Amino acid sequence: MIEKKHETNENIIWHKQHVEKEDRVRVLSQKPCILWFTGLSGSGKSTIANAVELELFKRGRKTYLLDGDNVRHGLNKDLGFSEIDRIENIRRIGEVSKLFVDSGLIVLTAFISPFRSDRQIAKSLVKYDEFIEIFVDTPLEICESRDPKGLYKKAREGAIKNFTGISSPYEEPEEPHIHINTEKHTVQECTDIVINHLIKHGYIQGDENDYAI
Ligand SMILES: Nc1ncnc2c1ncn2[C@@H]1O[C@H](COP(=O)(O)OS(=O)(=O)O)[C@@H](OP(=O)(O)O)[C@H]1O
Ligand SMILES: Nc1ncnc2c1ncn2[C@@H]1O[C@H](COP(=O)(O)OP(=O)(O)O)[C@@H](O)[C@H]1O
Repeated sequence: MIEKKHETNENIIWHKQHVEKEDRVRVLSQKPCILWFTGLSGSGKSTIANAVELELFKRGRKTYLLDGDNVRHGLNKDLGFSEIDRIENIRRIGEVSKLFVDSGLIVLTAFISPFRSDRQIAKSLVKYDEFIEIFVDTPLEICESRDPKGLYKKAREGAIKNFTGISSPYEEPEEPHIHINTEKHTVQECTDIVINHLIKHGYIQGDENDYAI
C-alpha cells in the first residue's frame, strides 16, 4: 500500500500577477502545449523528442525539452525507480511542464511514464488541447536488441531491479493523440509525423515544404 502525503495549507493564498499567460502567449505568438512522449526505455523517446525540438527551433518556435535521464541528474536526483518514486517523478514533471506551458513554451517531455493514472494527472493540469500524448510504440524485443545504454543486459542479469518491461510494468496508452511505430518509420519520418500533427491541429504554421512526405 502506497502512502501518499497530501498537505494543504489554507493560509497560503494565490497571488495574482500583473503579467499573465495570455500576455506571454501574445508576445511569443505561439500556442503553448506539452508533447508528452511515453514508451519503454530504448523505444526512441529522447531521439524523436530531440529531433522534433530541433525542427521546432529551426521554425523559430520557443521550446523546452525535459528528458528523464537529465532531470534525474538534478530536480529529481532524489528519486529511484520504485512505484512511489516513479509516481513522484511524473507528478513533478507534470507540474514543471504546466509552469512552462504557463510561460508560453512548447514543452517536450521524454519519460517512460509507465502508469496511465500518472499521465492522466499530468494531462489534467493543463487545458484539454494543451496535452498531446505521443506513444513511442516499440516492442520490448526491439528495445532490448537496441539496448543503447546496456541497461536491458544488466536488468536481465539481475543487476538492475524494477526495470520497466522486465520486472516493472508499462501500461500502454489507450488513445494516444499520436501513435508512432518506430519499426515502420525512420527517425525523420517519426519527426515529420509529430510536426504534421502540430500543423494540422493549428499549434504551428506550416510552410510550402510541409506535407511533401
Ligand atoms: N529500473 C529502471 N527502469 C527503467 N529505466 C531505468 C531504470 N534504471 C535506470 N533507468 C534509466 O532511467 C531512465 C528512465 O527514467 P524515467 O524518469 O523516464 O522513468 S519513469 O518515467 O520514472 O519510469 C531510462 O531512460 P530511457 O532509456 O531514456 O527511457 C533508463 O536509462
Ligand atoms: N525510428 C526510430 N525512432 C527513434 N529511435 C530509433 C529509431 N530507429 C532506431 N532508433 C534508435 O533507437 C535508440 C532509441 O534510444 P533513445 O532515444 O535513447 O530511447 P528512449 O529515450 O526511449 O530510451 C537510439 O539508438 C536510436 O538511434
